[in-house]
Order: sequence, then C-alpha cells, then structure tokens
Amino acid sequence: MIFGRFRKKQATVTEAQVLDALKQVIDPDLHRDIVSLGFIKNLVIDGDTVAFDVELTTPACPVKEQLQKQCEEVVRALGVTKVKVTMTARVRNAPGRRQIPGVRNVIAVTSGKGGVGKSTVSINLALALLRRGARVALLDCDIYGPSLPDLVGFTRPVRQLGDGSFKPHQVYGMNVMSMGFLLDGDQSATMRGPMLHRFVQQFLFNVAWGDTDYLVLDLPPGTGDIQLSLTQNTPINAGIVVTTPQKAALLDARKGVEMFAKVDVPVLGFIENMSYYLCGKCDKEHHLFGSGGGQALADEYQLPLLARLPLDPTINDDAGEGVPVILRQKEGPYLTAFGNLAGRVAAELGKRSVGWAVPSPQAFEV
Ligand SMILES: Nc1ncnc2c1ncn2[C@@H]1O[C@H](COP(=O)(O)OP(=O)(O)OP(=O)(O)O)[C@@H](O)[C@H]1O
Repeated sequence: MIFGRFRKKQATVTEAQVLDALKQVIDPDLHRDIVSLGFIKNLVIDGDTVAFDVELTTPACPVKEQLQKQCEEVVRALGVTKVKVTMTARVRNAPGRRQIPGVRNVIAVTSGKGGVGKSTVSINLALALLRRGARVALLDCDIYGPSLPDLVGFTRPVRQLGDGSFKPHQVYGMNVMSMGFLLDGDQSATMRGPMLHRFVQQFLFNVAWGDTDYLVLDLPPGTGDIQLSLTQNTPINAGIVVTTPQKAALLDARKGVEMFAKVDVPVLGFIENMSYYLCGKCDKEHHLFGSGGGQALADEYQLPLLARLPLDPTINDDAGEGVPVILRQKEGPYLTAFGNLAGRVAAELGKRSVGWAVPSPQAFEV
C-alpha cells in the first residue's frame, strides 16, 4: 500500500507524442526544429504532467521566452494540463586553435582606427551578455594605453596565484583583466612587439578565467604587426569591427576585416558607434558624422551591421566615472541597442556552434 503512493501516475501521453509535438517548434536562427537539434533533455511524463529541459546553445538567447512559450503551447495542445519547461544552456567550444582553459568562446573587438569607441563597446557588450545570463570575462589587450582601469575606476594590481597564474579582478559580476592591472606606465612604454606578444599570450593562457561562456577581447587600436600576431596566436572564434560613420573610420574598419581574414578569424559583423544623436526634444535621429556608412560597409562585405549605437553625451559624465554606461541607465536607446547586440552576438555564435562538441566539465578546471 505504502509503495503505491510513490508509484508514477498513469501517463496521458507518450514520450513519442511529446517529441513529435515539439518538432513543430523551430529555432528561428538555426531554421531547424528543437528536437532534431538535440535541445530536449530530461523528458519526464507523470500522469497529466510533462516536464523537460530545453538546452540552448547560449544562455543569452534572444528568443528564449518565445521558444519556451511555443513548447508549452504545443504540448498543451496534446491535452496535457501541466507542462513544465526549464530553459537551460550549454555553450559549446569552438574547435580549432589551442583552447584557453575554461573559456568556450572568444570574441575579439577591433576598430582599425583609434578612439571610435572600441573599449566602450567591449565592456558594455560584455555586460550585456552577462545580463542575459552568460558567464563573461573581459581582457583589455592594449599595453600602451589600457582603458579598462578608467572604465572600471581602479588600477589595483592583480594577484598571482600559487601556480603562477593571475587571478583576474571581479567587477560587476565578470572577470576582468588589463595590462593596466599589471604594468606601470614606464614598463609598458619600453615594451616592444615580441615582448608585448608574449605578455598578451601569458595573459590569455595564464589567467584563472574560471568557467567562461564568452571572453571579450578589447584589441589594441590599429591593424599592424602587434594586432596581427595577437589575433594569429589566439583562439578567437568571432571578430567584431567597430567603426564610426566618418570616412576615415570606415576606411580603417576595412583594414580590421582584412586583418581578421588574414588570420582566419570569422567576422561576425560591424558595429557603427556614434551613429546618430537621438534628440530628446524632437525624438528624431540626427546624423552628426554622416549616415549610411556602416550599412554600406556591411553590404560590401556581405556581413551584418550588428548594431548602430547612438552618441550618448552622458557616457563621459564625471558622476558615472568607473560605472559603464549600461549599468548607469535604466532605459534609453544605448541600453536597448546593447541588449539587442548581445542577443545577436550570442545567437550568431550559437548558430555556428551547432555540431561543435559540448565540453566536458573537466575542460573548465583551471
Ligand atoms: N556612443 C558614444 N557616445 C558618446 N561618447 C562615446 C561613445 N562611444 C565612446 N565614446 C567616448 O569616446 C571616447 C573613446 O572611446 P573608447 O576609449 O571606447 O575608444 P577606443 O576606440 O577604445 O579608443 P582607443 O583607440 O584609445 O583604444 C571615450 O571618451 C568614450 O567615452
């Protein structure tokens, strides 16, 4: 009698019926159904309750809620009253070059031209991915003018652990590392190309990054030998090129794409920063530096224009020093643009990762 209480209730549907119904749910990025993509895990049918996990390729999936709702609907249509869908994610490792322990995806941000907002984009993109539920880290690779210390508001040196690796700083929930946390100004000024290369390599492979879905690399400005050797020897699986609408920036952005092409780094797309100013009075976009350049560039290379980011005069507010702009704002075009950008980047990487191996937990021990 007692055992009877623990017995599973009579199932109202079969596993095959549930999976068949779920085949109607198509991932809009991958254009395939979520069953054949292998996303359905831990399916349990108990009486009138059906529970399962949907394991996506990224926790930052922009259509997570939409997919969850569709899963619930198609299973309910079978006459099931209680449907429990748990959305999970396992980011897969990009195959190829030597992996950084613990890191599944490396996104490199370049600009060609200096001062176009590459570092601002890098940190806000990293934070936007974090907000969408991913584990994120950020490395400022600029040895001559590291900007991360200013962006986070401190220069405290990082600690070295017993095994010689560096322990990154934890800021706003993500691991961050910069040459500025290690070198004083004089040291960096005397560093030459090969030395710099060794340094960056050490940072990448000798940092206790921990379990990281996305490592964002803020590359040094320019597309010379230093940048080339850095990208060549680093396991980057997506490059992003930041530009502004000015002609000179657009020309240099081309060099950014060509640099990535030389070292076989797939380019995810362009970001046009300082694209327009959204006037609070007339609610119209004003194109202070010209318009359409980013889109024309994207068309030329047949790559997506991932985002057009507005000019935001509050970015350099003294009051906000050390606090990246998307953490300071509750709403606004900049925040929305970064939310969308993070979703797009995660979706693109997720799309490419179908078929990549899901890493074993041991792969993340650092
Ligand atoms: N969308 C924006 N609106 C207003 N100011 C911006 C915007 N993006 C960046 N800035 C400002 O422009 C300046 C340059 O930005 P940032 O340091 O991010 O550029 P960078 O390309 O990384 O520069 P560097 O060549 O020094 O590495 C900074 O003062 C930054 O606050």
